[in-house]
Amino acid sequence: MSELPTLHLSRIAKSFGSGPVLQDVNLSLQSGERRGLIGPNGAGKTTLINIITGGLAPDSGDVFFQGQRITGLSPYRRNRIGIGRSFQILSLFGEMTVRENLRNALLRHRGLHVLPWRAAARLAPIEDEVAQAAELVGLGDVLKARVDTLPYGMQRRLDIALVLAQEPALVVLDEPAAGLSGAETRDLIDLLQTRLGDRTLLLVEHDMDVVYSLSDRITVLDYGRVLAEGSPAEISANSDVRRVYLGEDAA
Ligand SMILES: Nc1ncnc2c1ncn2[C@@H]1O[C@H](COP(=O)(O)OP(=O)(O)OP(=O)(O)O)[C@@H](O)[C@H]1O
Repeated sequence: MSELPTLHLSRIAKSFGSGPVLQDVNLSLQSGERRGLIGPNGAGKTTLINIITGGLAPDSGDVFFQGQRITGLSPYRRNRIGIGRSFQILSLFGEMTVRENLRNALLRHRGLHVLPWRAAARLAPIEDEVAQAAELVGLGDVLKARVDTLPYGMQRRLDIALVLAQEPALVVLDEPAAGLSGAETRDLIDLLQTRLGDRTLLLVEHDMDVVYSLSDRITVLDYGRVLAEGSPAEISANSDVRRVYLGEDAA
């Protein structure tokens, strides 16, 4: 493990017109750590990951990645330095094939998408990488399939392949199990357990099986503040968490 945290958030605050959404949020992820981020609807989870990945600026506080202050960097720059993100809503090109989606992501990652005629000369090595990236998530047999003809679970796996193809040090996943069946969710857990390697993970997810299966530690947000942080066992035994997150009955 490197000494510097992969991700460090210092005193993040954010308000919208409706009032404060995040207040004094501190968070540190060590290299290789897999962290679950949970909390009730509206707790501020998506806002926080938008601040981490650069889609939103905090009102105050700072974001550090591998020791570098990145608070003002664009989402594109953050992606280039090693922060990969999937979205709640899939951001795939449905009318394109699996191969085209992967090729496009790899070319974009290398900054080649703006000059396709030059990129074309470099396609041969990219094709091998496209095939490997598809194999990695079990989509090697459907490279030629149009994405919108595939079952949703496969589309989700492709979405994760696009993130992994960018070789990020930090993977941020926003509700990757949303909309998946039970079997697809188990496949997703297997996929992430085997394919994340030593990458650092920040996982926002409502499905607690997914959170408990994948997280070394869990942070609980409530009304924009960190309510608790600990191992899965500590979090499931924490009475405050059970009260606010799982409902009064659970406590
Ligand atoms: N662009 C925005 N403008 C105004 N209010 C917003 C905006 N984005 C989020 N909010 C509000 O901020 C609060 C936190 O939203 P956020 O989406 O971060 O919560 P969440 O924990 O991710 O919720 P969920 O689990 O439902 O996805 C909510 O009350 C939401 O309505």
